[in-house]
Amino acid sequence: MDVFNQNDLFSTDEVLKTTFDLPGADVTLFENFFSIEESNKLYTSLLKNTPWQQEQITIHGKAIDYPRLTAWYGDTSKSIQYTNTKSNIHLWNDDLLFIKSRIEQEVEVKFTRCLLNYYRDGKDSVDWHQDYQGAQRKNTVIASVTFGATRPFQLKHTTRKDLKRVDIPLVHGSLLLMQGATQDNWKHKIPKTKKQILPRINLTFRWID
Ligand SMILES: O=C(O)CCC(=O)C(=O)O
Ligand SMILES: [Fe+2]
Repeated sequence: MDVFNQNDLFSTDEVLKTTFDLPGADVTLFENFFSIEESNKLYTSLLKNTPWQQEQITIHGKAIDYPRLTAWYGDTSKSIQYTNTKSNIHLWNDDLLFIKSRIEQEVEVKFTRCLLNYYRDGKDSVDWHQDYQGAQRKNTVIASVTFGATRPFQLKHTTRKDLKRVDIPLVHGSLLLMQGATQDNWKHKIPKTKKQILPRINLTFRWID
């Protein structure tokens, strides 16, 4: 079944690489990084086979659901405290190893973890944040892969108000690489939308010791 079809007259199977000229950031987008057939297959398989978890945050003593479902994968099965909830790290499965090895042909990093986010509809989102903690933010690689609905990935500089926000539509089968000091200098988010949209899965491959 064609879950997401690019019916565009000019659609192509070629990888389209765009580098963004942002001060203090190193951001590159690869559209069609995965072919439409690969992307449809991976979307369906990840949606069905991932043990999606509802994590919570406590605000004023009240537990509140995060507006998305998540799952952690990696090369170790120890548990981590990422939010309030203790998350188990699941061991890499075949889909994730396939995606990871394709990315590792593009960028010389051996990723150790992956966070999967499942945005069920337009009400699901992730608010402004930076990835990684402390000193590690100054030089990192995040490889972000999207399957499903296109959502805008927004970036804003942490201190410079003179710089415009950037809006990058992350399409089905795309790879976004954020390297160097991007996480230190820029925040990112996926805003909510009132539009009727299909689900979206995002995978962020990370290097954590
Ligand atoms: O869904 C996305 O594109 C971004 C997810 C994200 O920023 C994160 O999980 O840290
Ligand atoms: Fe993030």
